[in-house]
Amino acid sequence: MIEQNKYLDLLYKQHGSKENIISEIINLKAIQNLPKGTEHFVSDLHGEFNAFQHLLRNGSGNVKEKINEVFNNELTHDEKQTLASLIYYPEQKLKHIEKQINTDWYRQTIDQLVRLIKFSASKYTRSKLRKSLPKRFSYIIEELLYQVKSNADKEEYYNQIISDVLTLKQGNALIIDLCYTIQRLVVDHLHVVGDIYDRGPEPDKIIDALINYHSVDIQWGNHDIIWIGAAAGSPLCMMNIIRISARYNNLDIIEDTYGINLRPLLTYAEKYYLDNPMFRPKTTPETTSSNEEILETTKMHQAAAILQFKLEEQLVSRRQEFNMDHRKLLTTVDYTDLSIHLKGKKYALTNTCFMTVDPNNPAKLTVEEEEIIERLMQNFIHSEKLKRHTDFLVKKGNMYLVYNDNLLIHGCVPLNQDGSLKAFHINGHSYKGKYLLDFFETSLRRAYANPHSHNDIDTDLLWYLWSGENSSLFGKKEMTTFERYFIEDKETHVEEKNAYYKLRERQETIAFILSEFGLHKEDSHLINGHTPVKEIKGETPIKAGGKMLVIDGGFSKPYQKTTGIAGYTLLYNSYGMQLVAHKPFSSIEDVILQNDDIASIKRIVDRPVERKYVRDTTIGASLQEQINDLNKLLNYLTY
Ligand SMILES: O=P(O)(O)OC[C@H]1O[C@](O)(COP(=O)(O)O)[C@@H](O)[C@@H]1O
Ligand SMILES: [Mn+2]
Repeated sequence: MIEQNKYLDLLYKQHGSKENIISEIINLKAIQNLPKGTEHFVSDLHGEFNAFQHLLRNGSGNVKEKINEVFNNELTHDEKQTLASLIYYPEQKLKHIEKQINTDWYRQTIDQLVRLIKFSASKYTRSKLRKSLPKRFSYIIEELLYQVKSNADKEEYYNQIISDVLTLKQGNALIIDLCYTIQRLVVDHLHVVGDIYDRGPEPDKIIDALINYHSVDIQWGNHDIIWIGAAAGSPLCMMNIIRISARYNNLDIIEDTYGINLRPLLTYAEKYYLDNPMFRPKTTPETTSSNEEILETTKMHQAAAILQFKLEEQLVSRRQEFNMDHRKLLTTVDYTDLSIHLKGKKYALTNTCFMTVDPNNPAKLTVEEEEIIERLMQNFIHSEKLKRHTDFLVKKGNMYLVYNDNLLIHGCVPLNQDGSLKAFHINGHSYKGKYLLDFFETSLRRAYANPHSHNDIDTDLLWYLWSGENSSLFGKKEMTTFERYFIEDKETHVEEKNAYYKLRERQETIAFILSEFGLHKEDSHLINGHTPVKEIKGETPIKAGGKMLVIDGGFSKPYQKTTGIAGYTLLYNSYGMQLVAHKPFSSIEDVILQNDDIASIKRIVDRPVERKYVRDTTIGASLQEQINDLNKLLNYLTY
């Protein structure tokens, strides 16, 4: 009772008077009755910043939709398209049309943008809208927003405001702010369902954009984990990201973006390795380099791969509970004829680069290698920018999220063939389902808080999350990196998926998993990223009668050949869910010059019988708690 009173006293102090409490209750209740805000789901961005920033700007087609609704028959298709590209890239578009614009254009465009803001903001309270407005013109924009056209005096007053803005040569600045306000209003909250990092060239810019985004959460992907792992002091996670960055010709991210000196690794690699076709980096027109640089990367790629394999053997040996002895492939190699026995079959090894491997003790690092790893590790831990980015990932991220009756997980919930939850036995405990994911998350947070400890169980589990059989992020039996480099026979490259991936087609499996996470409602969904949906082969992202949605359509350019599209995103507004399939993004220039957009195709996932309001959402539940507390406070003050 005393505790309770203390809390109410504090709450009273916060509000200051009975009148304030009453008006706060009224305000919160009003918010509860607004339509639910629009959620935007994206996943598997894989460093493709350009395509991603375009989606943020066009709200996965939502800006266009608002334009169509407001200017239905009033504007032609081309005019709508031009207005859309102005909203997406206002600075560049204004520059492009500089010579064609005059006072009338400014008046008309400002009017159109204000109408769009009004329309897009109809779901928000005035106070929320005010907070969304850019500082420099907030007063002017508010005046424009609340104008009443019928009132002649007022109309003159507003015309005067616009005239003043134009006389002061602030037309462009105002238009730019109005455009960003529209971008900001069409999406209320963003979910990133994992894999921001690896393969593509600019993951750091994606993180910076997310840091500046108004409302976002992240569900970690397996690729994000190895970056978090590197910052958390795992040499093995670090070697994996160096190897993958070399493989995709992106070592610049490590060196230039994060300021980590790779010179010692290069000097070492130059000493032992030659050209090797299997280790030449994959290049795209954007990531191509000189022949000399390609050769350097090829050598570092081999060095990183071999160091990774050695470190893996050491980890697997010290973590018997991971049950991964079969992954000690350097030890399995027959060095007399360069072959390997796997699953009862003998395979010849090609493109090998075992120069620093001692056949009698293959996992042993040379003194030189130990020094290099130690130096690199210190550089990773002390990269200020990397820490800023991984801090953000750890702060905003989780293993999974339950939000507005949906469950968001990057990879899977490991299952047995019969559909039951697959258990991971460790430290005398057995974890499965929700508890397994909670266990992984707790351990990740502990490892991240202790970057100077390099081979404790929490740090080793970070690598397990990347490639362990029971990892909810990996979702496969084993990662066949070694086989893909050194064995030609493709049957050894197959990475068998967890039973989850077949079973998730079935409605009862999804209902079972949702209930494991406390979701029992009719309109709950499970949302995954991680596995590219191969539209080309007729695969569909909507499964289990619409309960299961897979939104990895492959933003990753190197994967677009296999998917046939450039990614899915999901929109969830008060009227239901829509899945959006995107075509590849060409360039910002094309949007500005030709008003070209990522053409997208929308599919309705479902439409609930009743429109959803804030009171039906996760935020609504916490607002209700606040209302209840304030009501308690009123009672307490009265008696
Ligand atoms: O072809 P790459 O880029 O070397 O990567 C292949 C590896 O990436 C993985 O698919 C994991 O990455 P994703 O999460 O993007 O699928 C592994 O299963 C596989 O071994
Ligand atoms: Mn993934």
